Amino acid sequence: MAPPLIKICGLSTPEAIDAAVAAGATHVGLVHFKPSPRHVSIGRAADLRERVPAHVKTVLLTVNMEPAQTSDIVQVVRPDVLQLHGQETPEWVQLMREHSDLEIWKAIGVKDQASLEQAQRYRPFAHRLLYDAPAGALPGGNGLALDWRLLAQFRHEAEWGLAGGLDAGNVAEAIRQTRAPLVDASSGVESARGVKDTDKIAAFCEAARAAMAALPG
Ligand SMILES: O=C(O)c1ccccc1N[C@@H]1O[C@H](COP(=O)(O)O)[C@@H](O)[C@H]1O
Repeated sequence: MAPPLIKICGLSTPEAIDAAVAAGATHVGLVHFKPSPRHVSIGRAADLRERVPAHVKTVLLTVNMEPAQTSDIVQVVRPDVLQLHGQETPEWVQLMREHSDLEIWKAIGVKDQASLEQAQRYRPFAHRLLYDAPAGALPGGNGLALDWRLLAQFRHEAEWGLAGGLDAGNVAEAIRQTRAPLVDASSGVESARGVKDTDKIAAFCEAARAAMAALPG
């Protein structure tokens, strides 16, 4: 079975990066979106990225950013993965794919079966579909879970991951129900909005690894 993939997102301090790396996260996420309490400037994102060891992938999250501007930021931050977390169209994702070597993830707000099916339009262009709850006050990072039963019933033909309201207390059940190959947490590993908690990060990673290891077959 493939090794479990665990992303801790919305990291904005060196201490939080170190905590995620020490806990065994495979991916760390930096949010560049001004309305977010986890927003980091381009300069700060570049500094934080420098701190990430080579065996951990850096994910840069943007929302509805123009392709040209995105390319400029990518050149400075040099992430491994670009996570598009807005209403970017399949054509937009295709453009990014054609003009960069980056791994591209498209976040999808899953409301019902139809939204899951619609999301498959991104399959030829995105390397991974990241299923999240539908947008709330922010496009993501609201600590809201989607209906996991939708993913459990779905026949996945793309690489994918599960985000939305995950924490150390519910990630095992989320993995048991959905068999998600990648789990992603932000709000659920915070002590206050935008403030990451070292113990919660460690507990989340531990619970996710144990649940993935316990999956049958
Ligand atoms: O974290 C944010 O502030 C954010 C802002 C805009 C788009 C996405 C954002 N976060 C991402 O949303 C998912 C789910 O987060 P949560 O665990 O429910 O808080 C995750 O990928 C976050 O990084």
